[in-house]
Amino acid sequence: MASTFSSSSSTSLSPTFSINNNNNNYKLLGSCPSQLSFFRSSTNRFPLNVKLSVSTRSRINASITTNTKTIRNAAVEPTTSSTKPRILVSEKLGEAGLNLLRTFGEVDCSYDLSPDQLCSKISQCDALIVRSGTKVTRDVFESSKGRLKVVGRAGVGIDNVDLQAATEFGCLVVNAPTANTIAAAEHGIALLTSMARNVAQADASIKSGKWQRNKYVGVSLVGKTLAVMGFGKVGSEVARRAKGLGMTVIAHDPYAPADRARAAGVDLVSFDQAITTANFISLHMPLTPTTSKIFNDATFSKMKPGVRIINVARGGVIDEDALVRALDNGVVAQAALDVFTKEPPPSDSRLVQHEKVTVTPHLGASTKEAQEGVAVEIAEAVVGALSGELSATAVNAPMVPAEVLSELAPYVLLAEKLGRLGVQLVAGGSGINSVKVVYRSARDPDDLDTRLLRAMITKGIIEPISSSFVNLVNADFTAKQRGLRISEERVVVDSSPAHPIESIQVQLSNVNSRFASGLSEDGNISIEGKVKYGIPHLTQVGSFSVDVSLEGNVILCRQVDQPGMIGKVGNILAERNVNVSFMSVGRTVKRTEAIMAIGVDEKPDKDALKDIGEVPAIEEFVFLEL
Ligand SMILES: NC(=O)c1ccc[n+]([C@@H]2O[C@H](COP(=O)([O-])OP(=O)(O)OC[C@H]3O[C@@H](n4cnc5c(N)ncnc54)[C@H](O)[C@@H]3O)[C@@H](O)[C@H]2O)c1
Ligand SMILES: O=C(O)[C@H](O)COP(=O)(O)O
Repeated sequence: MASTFSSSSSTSLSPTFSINNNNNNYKLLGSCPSQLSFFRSSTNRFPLNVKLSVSTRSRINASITTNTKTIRNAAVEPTTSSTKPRILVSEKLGEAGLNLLRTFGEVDCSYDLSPDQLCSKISQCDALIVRSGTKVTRDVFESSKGRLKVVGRAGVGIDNVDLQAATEFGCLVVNAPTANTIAAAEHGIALLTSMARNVAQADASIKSGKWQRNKYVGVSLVGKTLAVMGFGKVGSEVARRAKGLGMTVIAHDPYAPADRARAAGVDLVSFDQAITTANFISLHMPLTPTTSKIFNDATFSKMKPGVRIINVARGGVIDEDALVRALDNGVVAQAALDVFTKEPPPSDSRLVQHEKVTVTPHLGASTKEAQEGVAVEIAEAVVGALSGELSATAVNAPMVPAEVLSELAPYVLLAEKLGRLGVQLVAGGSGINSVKVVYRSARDPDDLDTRLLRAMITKGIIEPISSSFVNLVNADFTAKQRGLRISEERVVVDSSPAHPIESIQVQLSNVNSRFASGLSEDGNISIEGKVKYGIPHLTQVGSFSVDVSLEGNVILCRQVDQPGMIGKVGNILAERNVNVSFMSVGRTVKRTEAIMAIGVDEKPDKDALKDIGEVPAIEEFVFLEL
């Protein structure tokens, strides 16, 4: 009997199985063995190259070459076709970055696209590179029709990219988080000092023919307290420079380590402490739902009268109308702003026109040095991602360190295969909603990053029964969306910690099985596997121990434990020219019943499967495609 699967319209996964052999559907859904290539070194017990991959529907997974520097990651299908990938650059990017992109793909620099123009171009593009001026909305991902694999943000803030939509569409988002840090910090200091000395206002005044020395008397910085709100990359650089100006620096950042601040001579304080004690407040936090309009009427009213505010982070962290009121009533003496809620701001904006306000048009990252740096940083990230490599600056996928990825490579294969096997054991009509994964390992639980494995188990379970493709970017989302809860348990075992994992067990709860022997004593479908000599093996089915390499396809039979069974099934397969790659028999009690696990290179035809089912001592059997 062969299996076909169909996806369920309910929120949980409901595989259905047909009993005929005409399962083109199943093949279409991506279980073909050619998805997997696995090369074994003759001199090494572990694989030198693992290439997991690439059906038409499921974009990558992992491609790892442990004896070279290439470490690829489970996020983006490497571009394999002879046509070069197409990269749309929608905002001005430094020449060095463009040159790097041109060596890899076809680069289309189309600036100032309207949202409609962007949506119509995007279905022709594999990657999109933006700065802060392009809104990468859900419409963009929808319009890409699955072709867009990477969005590269040439800069830090990704608030102009709909990350949720990117994740749902399995599109990796990478940014360039470091190259403009110093430029932004320098601009913050430029705004701080020029605001304190009215440089911009005095410049405008003198150019209009006036000489107003008394009007533009400033304030000194030395000895004043600066509150840095957000002690990240930019904030800490601003703090360092402000200390050099003789200021006392405090900072508020709920997530920054206190010892890092202390080492910089900065006290981390609460939000209220920061805003009530500071003479100057400099904003360096990201725009998030929590920080949106965090500076509002209520918070301005708590500030020290005469406070001065600098914002080179994001306009949206300030309620701009409230700031105008605070400037008008004198609580805020001055503001210097590089960023605005809406960019560019309306020309009649009261805030921009306010005489106590100094403004620049989002220039924080705009130095020649920063723009060249950002361009190269994002070009490298995008090219790497399009090549399927690990993304060190992935924003919507876990960053798995290269050494962890390399070590987990064979377990990644095992994880997907166990997921794929497990779901094929589920009887039609059962909704899968609860999966438990048990990792046995000699490693300390904190020393085992299983996100990649969990993603691959999810992929193995979901892909055969749905039209979704699952990768590291969208695995958790896809599981949640389908009502599939995956819990993980680590069991510390007494073996060599040199191997990250002893075994992986996948349990599917509250489902019926089409192979009763796949159920463990507690009624869950339970399968377990190990990596042996670099190759994934199935080692446990229900309560039966087996040992079959997970290459090709597998037939599982439960039969009366009596002589001649291997021969009978072997003959049926041999008559149809089906090559047996591996065979293992496991039993619980001698001469009662046993499980036979047979690895086969080819898929047996309908008649062969029927003949196996008719062998009198065979009580049940199932053919599983890997
Ligand atoms: N004007 C520009 O051209 C320009 C240039 C670079 C960066 N930026 C912006 O500056 C900001 C900081 O960039 P970065 O590179 O330092 O980022 P970062 O991630 O290194 O630092 C941000 C810090 O803010 C902290 N934070 C998060 N929520 C907070 C909260 N509620 N209160 C206080 N702190 C909070 C984080 O813990 C983190 O330490 C971002 O918004 C970025 O987009 C603007
Ligand atoms: O978040 C950033 O990196 C800065 O705001 C820079 O934005 P830009 O690339 O549009 O100058």
